[in-house]
Amino acid sequence: MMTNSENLRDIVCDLLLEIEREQAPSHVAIRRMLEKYQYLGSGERGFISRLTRGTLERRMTLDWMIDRFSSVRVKKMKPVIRTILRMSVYQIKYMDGVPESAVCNEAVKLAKKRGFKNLSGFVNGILRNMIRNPEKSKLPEDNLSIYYSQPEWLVDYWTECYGRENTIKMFQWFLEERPLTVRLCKHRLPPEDFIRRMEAQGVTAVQSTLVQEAFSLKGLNYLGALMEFREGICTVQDVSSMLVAKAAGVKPTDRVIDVCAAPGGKSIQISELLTGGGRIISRDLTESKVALIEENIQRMNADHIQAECQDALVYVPEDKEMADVVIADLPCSGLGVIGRKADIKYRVNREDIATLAKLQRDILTVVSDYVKPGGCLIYSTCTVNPEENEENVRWFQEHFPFETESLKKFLPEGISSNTIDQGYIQLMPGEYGTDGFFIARFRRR
Ligand SMILES: C[S@@+](CC[C@H](N)C(=O)[O-])C[C@H]1O[C@@H](n2cnc3c(N)ncnc32)[C@H](O)[C@@H]1O
Repeated sequence: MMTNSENLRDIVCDLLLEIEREQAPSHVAIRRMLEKYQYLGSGERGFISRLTRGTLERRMTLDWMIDRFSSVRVKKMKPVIRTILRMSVYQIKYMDGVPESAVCNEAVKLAKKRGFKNLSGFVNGILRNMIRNPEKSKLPEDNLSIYYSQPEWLVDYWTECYGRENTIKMFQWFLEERPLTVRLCKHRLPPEDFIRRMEAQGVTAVQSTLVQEAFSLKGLNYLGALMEFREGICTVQDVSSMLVAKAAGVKPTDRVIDVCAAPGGKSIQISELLTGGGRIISRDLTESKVALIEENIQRMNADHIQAECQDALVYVPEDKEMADVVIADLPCSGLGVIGRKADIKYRVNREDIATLAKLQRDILTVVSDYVKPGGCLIYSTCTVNPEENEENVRWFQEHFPFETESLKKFLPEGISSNTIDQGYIQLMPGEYGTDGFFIARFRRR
């Protein structure tokens, strides 16, 4: 059985290399790995997950520290060596209870095991030097990119859009540890019973003050081990994402089309409201994405919903003015969820924002015609920037027969913003303890 600390670091090293090669998004790679090592104890799985996420999240900061002690720049190092260094520095600087000398020894062993015996002294030298001279790796507080491990373009862009103080708040929130949020299907289990059942499994379920069916789960080891998850009594969903269904205000008889639906979180939430003969069609671009929606429909035992493969850029003439509600939760730069998906900050760049804003406009142009006169369109993204959000709202109103409609009566009372009456809201990451998110509601004239 693979349980000693050396092997745990081996697993983390593989995971980080896989993520760096962009073979899988970090959250998917970590989940797959944790599923594979289900037999490990919760402490060991926690170590793998924390070390992988942490190293990825702080990569820019870690690289800056390593560069302070290395004759070879991190970028020029062999991927295995820089991965070993990054994860070791993370343990030294950010993890309590891991003795520094043990970290060095394990790093040296790992380098040798991976065929780099000749570089094990190099690894050892950097780490031991860093331990001996902590002052030299003290972070420059005025450099937000290094201090918060965020790309320079994002520091500049957000500072320009939202000011330095708000930018710092968002970066701080991204680095905070936070519990998983789930949505409870209230018709399957009352909240009190859910809380009790979680307690019996050593998990504390804390109900959200904004959305009744949202709970954060503290002390959860492995989601797949929860019968309530496997049987679809609850599902992973952030509170911000649950607000889309609220903003849509669907009626039990509505016909709804969700044009970018995978893996189906918002669609399934809406399907639970369609109890009077309404239906929702949930679409996505590829068969594999549609399979994800179907998997969730099955797990959640959802009714009144049908998954379909359909490119949202291609007009479906039969759907012309057929829908009471169209949900356009569109592909976006994802800057609001960097706290949960750290690889976004390494993948997305400033130029992508304009490309994505254009893609969103192109999709809105096609799908807005599915809304019947008097019906409504919800446009949402999990990002934080005016180009993909507010500017697209303005553009859409100018070019299509739609008007924004106040979100006041749809959103929870606890949420306030001076744009709610104008029909849209930008949730800043952490502002309500949620991801960063954007929602706009339009009514077709
Ligand atoms: C923000 S995610 C949707 C999340 C989903 N609404 C939920 O709540 O689970 C955006 C989705 O758009 C899909 N997508 C991207 N381009 C598309 C296109 N041209 N047509 C349809 N779907 C597309 C992606 O595959 C991705 O699943």
